[in-house]
Amino acid sequence: MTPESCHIHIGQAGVRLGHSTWELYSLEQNIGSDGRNNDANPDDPWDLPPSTTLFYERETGKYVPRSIFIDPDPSSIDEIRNGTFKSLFPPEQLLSGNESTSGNFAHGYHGVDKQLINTARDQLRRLAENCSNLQGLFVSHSLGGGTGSGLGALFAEKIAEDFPKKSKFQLAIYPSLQDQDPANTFEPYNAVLSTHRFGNIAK
Ligand SMILES: Nc1nc2c(ncn2[C@@H]2O[C@H](COP(=O)(O)OP(=O)(O)OP(=O)(O)O)[C@@H](O)[C@H]2O)c(=O)[nH]1
Repeated sequence: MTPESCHIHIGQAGVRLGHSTWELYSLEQNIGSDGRNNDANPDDPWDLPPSTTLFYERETGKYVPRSIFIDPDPSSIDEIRNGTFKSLFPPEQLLSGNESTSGNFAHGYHGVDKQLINTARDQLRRLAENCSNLQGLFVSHSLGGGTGSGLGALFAEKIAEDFPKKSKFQLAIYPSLQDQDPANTFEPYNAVLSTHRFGNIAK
């Protein structure tokens, strides 16, 4: 049985990282921006179909990423919705709201619309149920932004509850001293508070 993995991208940095990563995965697997396998040649024994580790195949023959994108602020997900790969991702896997976490861990952790979080959990559960041999979950997010640090930590706790026996991999972007955003002086605090939360669920 092919092992599968699900990917969760949270906040602007997480979503952008995910967007670029899925572009590369698609290229590697010969999947076009419309989700179709470009080189499918049934007569060529070496022309293997795309791996189902990262993508699942719909009855229509379209390959869909095993991923969800979450950001309460819609701008980064709108870049995907309006970008070249807009047809690759089903709309239900692109989850955005209409609020900002103001660059603040507390807002990202406590203040994000519960409906958005519950929808994301349901969607992730659906993706997991679609797997026959789920091996693990990858979460990408920044530790400096309010969403990445706060919602990232909260969602990781929810994942730990929902998938206690699965491996979890965190792809976290730490704030950089060289490239600090002068508009967000909370970044180092967000990173410390978020790292503390992750410490509680790491095993
Ligand atoms: N590597 C990388 N880092 C990014 C990118 N966008 C933002 N960052 C970093 O992420 C941190 C800010 O977090 P964001 O992800 O932009 O913010 P957020 O998590 O959406 O939360 P908000 O504060 O609500 O915007 C800063 O340390 C940025 O340097 C990106 O495209 N690539």
